[in-house]
Amino acid sequence: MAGEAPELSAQERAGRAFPVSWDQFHRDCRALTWRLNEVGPFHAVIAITRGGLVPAAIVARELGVRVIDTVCIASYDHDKQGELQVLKGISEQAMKLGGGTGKGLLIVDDLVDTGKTGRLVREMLPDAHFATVYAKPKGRPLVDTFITEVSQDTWIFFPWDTALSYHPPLRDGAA
Ligand SMILES: O=P(O)(O)OC[C@H]1O[C@H](OP(=O)(O)OP(=O)(O)O)[C@H](O)[C@@H]1O
Ligand SMILES: Nc1nc2[nH]cnc2c(=O)[nH]1
Ligand SMILES: [Mg+2]
Repeated sequence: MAGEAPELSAQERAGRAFPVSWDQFHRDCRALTWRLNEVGPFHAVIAITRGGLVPAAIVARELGVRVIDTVCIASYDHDKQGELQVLKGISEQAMKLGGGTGKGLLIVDDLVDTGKTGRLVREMLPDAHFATVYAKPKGRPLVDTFITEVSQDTWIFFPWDTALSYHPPLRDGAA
């Protein structure tokens, strides 16, 4: 409708940008693994797709875990969060490894923001260990182990979502 302010996306509301390079992400995943190594061993890693796939691969490699399962959840359409949809649940085999409650399983995601995604997976596996690379304050209480906290008004840009591009000089008005 005319005169109505357009709805801001989560990214626009965030205001601050936190771009992460592949190098930085790899280092942060390794740092996460150092912490997880003291908590394990784990029977399997459960990646929350899609963002959890990359850290799950790195963490599983470092921990020597070869059983990796996915729980496929869609919520953000680029940067607007809608209803959570479980597109694929945890496999029966992984459930069995976790004794039905997730004991000895490691859930991995790239980040927690509002915590909605993490909460849903925790409900599926209440006794699993939940690790993320980054955490925002609202989601932080849900996570057992994470590496870097960023403010709630920060939007994290991952290397798989971004590309190098020209940036105009500051004197020409670049932010
Ligand atoms: O704590 P929340 O507010 O629920 O947000 C965190 C979730 O949002 C992102 O996933 P997204 O839904 O964008 O899907 P993707 O992993 O496929 O990119 C991120 O990878 C987390 O899974
Ligand atoms: N890429 C990205 N996805 C998100 N989903 C929820 N919060 C974020 C964020 O800060 N960055
Ligand atoms: Mg995700």
